[in-house]
Amino acid sequence: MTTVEHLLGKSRHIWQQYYVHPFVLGIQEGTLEQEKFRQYMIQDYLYLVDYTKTFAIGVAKANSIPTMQLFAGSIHTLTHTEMDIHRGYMGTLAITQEEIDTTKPALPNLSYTSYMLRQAYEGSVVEVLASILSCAYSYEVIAKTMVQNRPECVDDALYGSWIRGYASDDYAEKNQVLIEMLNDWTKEYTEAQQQRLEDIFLACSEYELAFWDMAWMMK
Ligand SMILES: Cc1ncc(CO)c(N)n1
Repeated sequence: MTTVEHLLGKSRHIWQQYYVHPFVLGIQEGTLEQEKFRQYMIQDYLYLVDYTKTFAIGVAKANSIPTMQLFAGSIHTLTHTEMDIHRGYMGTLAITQEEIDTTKPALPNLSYTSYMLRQAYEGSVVEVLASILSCAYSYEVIAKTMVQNRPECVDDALYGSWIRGYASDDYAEKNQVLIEMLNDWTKEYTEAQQQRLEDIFLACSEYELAFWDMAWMMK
């Protein structure tokens, strides 16, 4: 079993809750209140800024050029491609840069990014990958599950662009590189080292769930 298969097995009880979360189902069914999505987008934009910084610590801690390219490439994709989804919604939902700049991250958001950044600062490139993987990969699985459950969801005038972005082959390919890298780096890991990764991955998986809860509760 690979490290990532092991981590996914250990966190299955948390991930299963994503697919039936009212906010996620609201996107899938196209019934989510637009104002909730708008608030979520602003929070998620703030989230992505710190998430991107976590990759930047990966660049700083890399001990080879290919590793540096992996993290630097992710930064490029995040700021150019993934944030395009957000910039598109900023236009559609009339979110200004000023509104983003003056909005404070909600506590579950701040806690999540603070935890990731701490793992990255204190750990090695392995901890960086372990802390960003729940984020990167869960959105792929969630979006693909939406498409499986309700294929026409990709055509939704409001939520289709979000679903298509995260269910895309391009997004999946980028994730596959991260997964292979983490598996590769941890092949010889001892039980204690594996346990440490498991703690990080489970905490981030819980934080993802808390982020959906936050989005659902936001006024
Ligand atoms: C909170 C959160 N998790 C994961 C992703 C996917 O990058 C995102 N945009 N936001």
